[in-house]
Amino acid sequence: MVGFSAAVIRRQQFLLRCLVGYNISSKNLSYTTIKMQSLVSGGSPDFAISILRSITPSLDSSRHKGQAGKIAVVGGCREYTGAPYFSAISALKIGADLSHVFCTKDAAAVIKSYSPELIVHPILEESYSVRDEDKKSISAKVIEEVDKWMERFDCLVIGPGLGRDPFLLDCVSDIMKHARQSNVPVVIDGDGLFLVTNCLELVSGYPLAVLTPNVNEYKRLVQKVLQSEVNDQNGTQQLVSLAKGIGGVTILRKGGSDFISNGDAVGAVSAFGSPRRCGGQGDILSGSVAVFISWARQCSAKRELSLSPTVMGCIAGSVLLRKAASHAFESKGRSTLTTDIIDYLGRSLEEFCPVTRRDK
Ligand SMILES: NC(=O)C1=CN([C@@H]2O[C@H](COP(=O)(O)OP(=O)(O)OC[C@H]3O[C@@H](n4cnc5c(N)ncnc54)[C@H](O)[C@@H]3O)[C@@H](O)[C@H]2O)[C@@H](O)CC1
Ligand SMILES: Nc1ncnc2c1ncn2[C@@H]1O[C@H](COP(=O)(O)OP(=O)(O)OP(=O)(O)O)[C@@H](O)[C@H]1O
Ligand SMILES: [Mg+2]
Repeated sequence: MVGFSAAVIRRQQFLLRCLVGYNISSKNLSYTTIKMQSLVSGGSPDFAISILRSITPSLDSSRHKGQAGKIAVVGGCREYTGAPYFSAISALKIGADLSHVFCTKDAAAVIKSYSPELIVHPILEESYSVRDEDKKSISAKVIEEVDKWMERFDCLVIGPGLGRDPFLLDCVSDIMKHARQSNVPVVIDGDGLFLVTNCLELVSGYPLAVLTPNVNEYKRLVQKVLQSEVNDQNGTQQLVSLAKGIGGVTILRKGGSDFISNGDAVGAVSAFGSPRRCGGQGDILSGSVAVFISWARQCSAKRELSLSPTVMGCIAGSVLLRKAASHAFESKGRSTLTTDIIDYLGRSLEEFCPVTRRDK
């Protein structure tokens, strides 16, 4: 690993020397910003892959179950059972040891039937199934159930297929507050972003929060936080301002290129990908980012990292999803579906980071 890190640093130093004449869009961008932007963007996937490699643990017979990551997805309701499944199963396929789903009762049996690998907790309730006088006791029970597990999780994914029921979202707000008190990282996606956009204090100033908005979710965030419209002419600087405006959370803005910023560093992952836009690819991304954040945090406990664990987790999750999507598209073309992309997560990670490597 030491050898590898040295190689990354040498490459960073080389690229920094090449910065003379580099055309950056804003004079206000910091040193870190310049460094990351030059390294991650520009079409070459090398830097993103090197980040992924630097945080992916080796498979070592001395490790016990749980050390490679315990992830929980909070999502899944009557309408949506695919999204939490995609997110949770992707976490396992990449290498997490355990993947939990906290969802509503109607969603639980369906999600369990997709996979025996997932640990599914049918604890959330929507307004239609709860009498007003029972709401207080039910929300106390929900948080009690989640709290039993909270300390064991390395990262929570909040929102895939959660729905927008007001009572359910109140309970999820409580879960987010408890996660924050316990210093557990949170990846907020889908309807979790609907909740957070209307209640920014849930994540504002929390450095372990990651938001992964798609085009609509990003638009709503920009309108709420910056009181303006999305401006793609100055997209990088607007993303930096947005992340700063929410107190330095990390934002992964999904699109043709995935742009990532924590209000300081900013970068883009534009390699690989597929022209198919079937629903569920963002869900794969949320589960992947959660795993890589937990691995990056494990690394940061042992050595200094060049970027924050949340930023590294976003870069690694993005490049892996895009690689798997490109493989799936090569194979399935127009009929590519999210499940096809999930099937390629393992092979893509193996190509970037073979299990036989002996660098740790
Ligand atoms: N199989 C499933 O269960 C899936 C469930 N999903 C869940 O569905 C819920 C809503 O997510 P959405 O992504 O639809 O929410 P959005 O707020 O992004 O989308 C709402 C509306 O905008 C449209 N839209 C989406 N992307 C667009 C784009 N690029 N340009 C223009 N219009 C666009 C959609 O068709 C929809 O009508 C979330 O909980 C999400 O996690 C999705 O993750 C997709 C898969
Ligand atoms: N126009 C595009 N070209 C290439 N890749 C894209 C494009 N748009 C999105 N992607 C890729 O697909 C991933 C998912 O982004 P997308 O915008 O589909 O999320 P989403 O709408 O939240 O998905 P979901 O259907 O799971 O909710 C992104 O991380 C990005 O890598
Ligand atoms: Mg989504």
